[in-house]
Amino acid sequence: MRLGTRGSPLALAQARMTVEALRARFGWARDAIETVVVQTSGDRIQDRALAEIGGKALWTKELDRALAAGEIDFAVHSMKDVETVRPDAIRIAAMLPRADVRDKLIGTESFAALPADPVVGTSSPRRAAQVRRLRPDARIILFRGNVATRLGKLAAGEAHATLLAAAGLDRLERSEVGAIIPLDTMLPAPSQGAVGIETLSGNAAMLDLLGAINDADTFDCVMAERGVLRGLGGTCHSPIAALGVLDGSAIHLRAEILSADGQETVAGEARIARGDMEAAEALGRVLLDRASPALRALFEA
Ligand SMILES: NCc1[nH]cc(CCC(=O)O)c1CC(=O)O
Repeated sequence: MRLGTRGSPLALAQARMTVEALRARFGWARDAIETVVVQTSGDRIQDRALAEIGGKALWTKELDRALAAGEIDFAVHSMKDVETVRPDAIRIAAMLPRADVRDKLIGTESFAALPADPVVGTSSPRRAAQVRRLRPDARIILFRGNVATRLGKLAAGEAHATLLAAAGLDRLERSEVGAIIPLDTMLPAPSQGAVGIETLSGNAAMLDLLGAINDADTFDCVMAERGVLRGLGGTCHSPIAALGVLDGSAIHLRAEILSADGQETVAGEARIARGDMEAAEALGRVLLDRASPALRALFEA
């Protein structure tokens, strides 16, 4: 069997986790799964923000093509990088148990400890807006590249601070880096901390195998967060945060949208039934209804 993945250290770590989950479940030998590295446009293009050059499809389209061509049997992704609307031919078949969903602040102990007019490196519109909400004097510069590249830019003095997902640092065994930002300070990106596995919708055998390692709690919460994105208009590149957490038999879903400068935030929450995509999308629409015309316009582009 062939597993397709991007070649970044984080992607490879997530591919290894997926192989180990399948091997543990089915007792397969080490060589039962071959890892095929596929370079994506997102890996190639490093000097521009993703939103400028076509968005998250840049992380998926080459792996989608490899699936369709039969070059790989399944593909592993950070769910955060998987666009909201996927082709009908491709199915999110499983998710691994979710890791820490929070962001970390790196280079300083806290936002308050930053100097006046701090320079903060990030390529995420969400993190940029959330930083500027806390520190309106911050200047945001573009930080792209893999985790090690970004830490290198920080070490080289290009910025006072940067932000990274705790999950990525943990998977790269760099857990000592940075300080956890509490959820009340910074709500994470939809799907942050979740690894997803996709295969062709028509591949019933593969869907069965992957279903056996699916973590249903993660799957339902992440799908709810993706529902919020759909309610907000699907393919937008605007600052959006969302987090679903199990609450008894239901999901407590929180979400917010922000203006680019962080000066306007519309936040909302709902308790929804697991699998109720309609309710998740409705939360996205409620946020839009409550936004100023200027903020709403960001989502209509
Ligand atoms: N956009 C890059 C990306 N995609 C997933 C992760 C981290 C792992 C995760 O959230 O599951 C990262 C790096 C980061 O945001 O720090």
